[in-house]
Amino acid sequence: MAATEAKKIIIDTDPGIDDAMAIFLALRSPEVEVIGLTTIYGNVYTTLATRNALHLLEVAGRTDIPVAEGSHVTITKGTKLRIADFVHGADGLGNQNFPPPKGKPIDMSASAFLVEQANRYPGKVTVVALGPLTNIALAIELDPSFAKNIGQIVLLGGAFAVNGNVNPAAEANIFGDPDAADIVFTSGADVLAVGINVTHQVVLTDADRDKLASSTGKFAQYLCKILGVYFSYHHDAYGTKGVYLHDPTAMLAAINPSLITHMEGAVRVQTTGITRGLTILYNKKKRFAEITEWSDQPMVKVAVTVDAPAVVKLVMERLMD
Ligand SMILES: O=c1[nH]cnc2c1ncn2[C@@H]1O[C@H](CO)[C@@H](O)[C@H]1O
Repeated sequence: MAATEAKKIIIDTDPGIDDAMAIFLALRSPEVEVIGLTTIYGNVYTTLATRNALHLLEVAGRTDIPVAEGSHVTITKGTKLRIADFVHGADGLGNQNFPPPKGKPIDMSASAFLVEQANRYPGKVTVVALGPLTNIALAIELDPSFAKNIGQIVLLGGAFAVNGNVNPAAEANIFGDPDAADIVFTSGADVLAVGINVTHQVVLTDADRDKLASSTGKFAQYLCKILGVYFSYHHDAYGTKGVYLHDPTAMLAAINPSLITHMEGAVRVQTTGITRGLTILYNKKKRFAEITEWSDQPMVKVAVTVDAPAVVKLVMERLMD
């Protein structure tokens, strides 16, 4: 038994191949207790995200964990969503067409569930947000004390001082709902953003995948079935001999913060124009002559370096076990 109490986490997710890895990783990590999954659009539409979340919990034998379905539209009620099926396959899980899950989501929205859990365990729950931030922003709107009651929000999102992956300005999760992201960054909650400036340093190589495939572990076997589409996409789009471990890196940063270093500052998100989804950190080192949109905003943490070999090692060990 772990010496200290396991950290309670809720995974807000749009599964997604790297989401599947991150969810399994969390379930295999004694440092955390997964108390729920909430679903969101991004890699797939929300309805399919819910189906995939239920399916992944069935694969893991963890149907005791509740799934709460999240928003089908952006915080501004936008319905023109950008869905990354070209990264994950039409089913979000590598075009494997798994049978539908037996389970059902709970009779509560994702944002209501987030608020309920934050109130039940004030300061004790970490949300690991792996998709666009609509549900988290809705929770902040639903309950003005959510930002204070939630322990931490660790989010996979942003491209800090590097190009995005949707276009040169924007990373996919922030681009998915920039207005929601700006609400989260300026909410006053304890936020740690793990952006692609960090996750692009963490690569699972073709050789690592072969090693995973040779494992008899249930999770490794399952992941090797679905990883093909994700690898093909990376080979074509980036010319890398491996895939970026976005969601697993954010998950491990939540589990063990010493795997990353971070800066602190105020983050604002561009919500319009050609740089929609751009994330800009102001490090508060210079006092500007004018009041800016960053001036009185709360400090958040932004990951800047990562111990990539340690992250890959943990991913391999825990998924092969
Ligand atoms: O090129 C891409 N376009 C859109 N989404 C992507 C791309 N690469 C990865 N992701 C997905 O978006 C999140 C990271 O930004 C990850 O969840 C990843 O699965």
